[in-house]
Amino acid sequence: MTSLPFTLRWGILATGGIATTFTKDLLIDPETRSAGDIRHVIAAAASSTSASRARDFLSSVNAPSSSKAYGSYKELVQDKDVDIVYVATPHSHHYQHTRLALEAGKHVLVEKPITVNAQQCAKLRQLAQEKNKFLMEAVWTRFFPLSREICNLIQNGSLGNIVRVYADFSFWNDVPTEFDTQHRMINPELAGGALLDLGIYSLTWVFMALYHTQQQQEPATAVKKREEPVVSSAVTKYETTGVDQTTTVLLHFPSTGAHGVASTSIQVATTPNPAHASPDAIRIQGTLGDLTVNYAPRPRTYTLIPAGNEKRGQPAPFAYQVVTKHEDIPGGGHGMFWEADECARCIRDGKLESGVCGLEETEVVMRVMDQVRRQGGVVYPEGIESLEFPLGGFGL
Ligand SMILES: NC(=O)C1=CN([C@@H]2O[C@H](COP(=O)(O)OP(=O)(O)OC[C@H]3O[C@@H](n4cnc5c(N)ncnc54)[C@H](OP(=O)(O)O)[C@@H]3O)[C@@H](O)[C@H]2O)C=CC1
Ligand SMILES: O=C1OC[C@@H](O)[C@H](O)[C@H]1O
Repeated sequence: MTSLPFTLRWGILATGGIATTFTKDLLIDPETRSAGDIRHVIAAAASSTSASRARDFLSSVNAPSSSKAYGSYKELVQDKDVDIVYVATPHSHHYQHTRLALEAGKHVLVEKPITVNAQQCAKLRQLAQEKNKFLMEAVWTRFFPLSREICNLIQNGSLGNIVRVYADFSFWNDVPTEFDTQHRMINPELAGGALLDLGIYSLTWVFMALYHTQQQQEPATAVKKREEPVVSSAVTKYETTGVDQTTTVLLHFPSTGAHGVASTSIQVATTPNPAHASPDAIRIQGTLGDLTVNYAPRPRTYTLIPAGNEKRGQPAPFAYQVVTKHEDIPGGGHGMFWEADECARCIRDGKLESGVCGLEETEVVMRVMDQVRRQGGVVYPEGIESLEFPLGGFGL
């Protein structure tokens, strides 16, 4: 007997760019990606501006007519037909809006970065536990099948010991003409800057290769804590607003000696000209070979080059062949549905955290970004760093 798919009912909090992309992905039939065990429903969307804006948003993504439109976030989180809230506001607002949803008894998927700083992340983690609700940061990259496969290759030793990882996600060439000072990318009031918006993807790759994949179990004994990196960094600020414009982070894992270099910029781009191929953005170097990945947030292709030095140990399973693998995104989607499927499965199975994107690791990444901001002197207004709740000015 086949069981019915588990249905997860979503409330979309905010109606901007990524809310649109994510909601469109939710509406793609999960069968197109062989995920027949779960189903997503758009129960409602809310705009802090007006109910008509929420209604326009729902029409623009072709949501069913049964989806409700609200003119405030408070109404959304009170809706009994909503199981999980997707928080898609600017960085500065994640703590307040996630708390709003958790306090109302909803599960939450919140856009990256989960919060402005690590102490806010820790507080949300504690609250989710207390409320017995699922909480995850929407680092969609981690759920791409290619990312899962790469983590498996690392974990099963195919690359040998990982010695070094380079990862870049840099985006824009001409900030002053593209963004006015109010834009969320460069506005300190919205916790703008390259690091929190783009650098988090570079850090994600360093973490997937050097932290997530660390052996967590001591043989036959208790769980071993994973080793946090020692962090040093260089930051160049964007003159007009004081957020970080170009940031490079060096992560050193003392027990293995492995290094990660995570870079980001809104002044130069990883792919400066789409008309010309750029080198792969990620390079994971192991004692048995190198694996490169084309693009940080949305990995589509990896290339595995076995080390040529046979003295280094047994050849990896790929038997000294260069392997290139490309995977298209099914169903005409953007690739955000895989993280949504993870939410559905975790909630169905009564899990409060994902094993792929768990809150312990999320908090360590936040601690790294805190350190980088401290080292570079990137300061945000006090209110958005605060643990106080509720605070005025967040549409609450
Ligand atoms: N995973 C990914 O690939 C991506 C993730 N993101 C993340 O998503 C989040 C939102 O980014 P994005 O959608 O590009 O941003 P937008 O500016 O396009 O949308 C943000 C939305 O938040 C709401 N909002 C509430 N308060 C404010 C405020 N004070 N200022 C501005 N907006 C406000 C608005 O919706 P309303 O008026 O309806 O309330 C607005 O439309 C960020 O955390 C970002 O890092 C962004 C792009 C890609
Ligand atoms: O998450 C993101 O990835 C893609 C970028 O375009 C966007 O600015 C960023 O928020």
